Amino acid sequence: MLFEIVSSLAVGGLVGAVHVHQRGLVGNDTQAIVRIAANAGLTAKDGTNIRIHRRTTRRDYSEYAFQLPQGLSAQQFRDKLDRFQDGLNAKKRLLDVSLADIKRIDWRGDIGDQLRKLLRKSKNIRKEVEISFDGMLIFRVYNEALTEYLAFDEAMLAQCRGWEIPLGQARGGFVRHDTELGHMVVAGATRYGKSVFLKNVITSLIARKPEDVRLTLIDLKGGLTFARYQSAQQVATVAIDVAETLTTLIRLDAEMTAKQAKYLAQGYEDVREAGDTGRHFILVDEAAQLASKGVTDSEEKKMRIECERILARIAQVGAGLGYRLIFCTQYPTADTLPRQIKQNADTRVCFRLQTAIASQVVLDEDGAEALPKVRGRAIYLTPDGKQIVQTPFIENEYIERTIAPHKRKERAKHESDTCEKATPRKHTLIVEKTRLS
Ligand SMILES: Nc1ncnc2c1ncn2[C@@H]1O[C@H](COP(=O)(O)OP(=O)(O)OP(=O)(O)O)[C@@H](O)[C@H]1O
Repeated sequence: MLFEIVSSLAVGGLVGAVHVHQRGLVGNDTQAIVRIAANAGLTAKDGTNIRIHRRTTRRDYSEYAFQLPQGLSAQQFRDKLDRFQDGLNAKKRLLDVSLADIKRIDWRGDIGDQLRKLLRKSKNIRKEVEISFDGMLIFRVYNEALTEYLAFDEAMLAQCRGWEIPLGQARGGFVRHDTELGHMVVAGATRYGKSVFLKNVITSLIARKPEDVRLTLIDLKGGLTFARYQSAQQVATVAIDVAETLTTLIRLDAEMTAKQAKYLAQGYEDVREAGDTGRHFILVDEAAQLASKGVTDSEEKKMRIECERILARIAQVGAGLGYRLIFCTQYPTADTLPRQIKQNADTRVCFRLQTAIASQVVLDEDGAEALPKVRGRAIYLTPDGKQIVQTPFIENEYIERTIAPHKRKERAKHESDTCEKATPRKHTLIVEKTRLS
């Protein structure tokens, strides 16, 4: 009896709290944001704090637009993102129970148990914060965090059409990437998920388009990431150093030139008009290993300059001929991400980066430095807009299973003529020959 009375009082209190919450008197993060900013020293010299201009509530998030006091920058707020995120998730603020939750209570059942479950659910909520600037300082506070782990599976592949591949989970749902959009730049600080993402891409392409896809894998991080794909029929070449990369690129350059001449002679504008179903993906990981700037050894420098020239050419004319460059780096600067490649790559997948400057290089805006420290979390940018996604994690066993039916037979006996391990050569001569032709 006593317990029922206590329970009823507690429920009454909870309903009251929810009622107040719904009216926006508590659960509104405005004051908390202002307070956290002041505690973090984000006030103007004359003591002026940020001032709320508008608050908008959507199903998944609330957005707060503040006036920025003179002398402060949005970047100063982004630098303190962790403090805002932790402050808004402080436990005393997390009584986040909706009216729908209250309506679901079975008043004739075990009320105490149901209350405990509700409070546990409420405690597990972790709000995620994004800070941006559009003339106003914008805080977007999501009601729930995006998943921190997404397993790669068959169902994702089944949702893709044509040349689409699974990209990840955004707040608005599952995201597929259409590789027909052209080239892609992938960037991210070390250990945030670039190599895993590239494995997602390769495995998806082999699984979905085994007859039509060809892959050139340039793995300058020691050759281990792509090693397991070496025996797949779809893999034309795996190059693991600058010399091998140059050999491979010279061959691709010649192939591209021949294709261009063929389309020209036949009057075709591009690969689609030519009815060519094949696509050739060139994945470069890590692009900084090909940058020529700062290299003192003259032979090595020449090779790198030639690699840069051919990659820029693939970026400029390759898309229309069916070549898709996926250019990956952990150190995005003007030297490692050449202008011609960036300008011709409409898609960017950007994991967390160290600095706002690096984010600017990749995305032309800040933001990647403020992504949560979650592996696989990335900004996906296309001409259609920008989304934050959790990219899937692919297990090596899954990769093995997928490529098993596509393994080249008797690979041990001879190098196949479709897949070559690029043979290092004396490249000075090759470079000069190429220039003369
Ligand atoms: N999408 C993901 N979901 C969950 N965990 C991930 C994801 N991607 C990567 N990880 C975890 O992070 C680790 C590092 O990932 P990965 O090797 O892809 O990083 P990287 O960005 O290529 O690093 P580096 O530049 O140093 O080579 C993985 O071994 C895995 O444990």
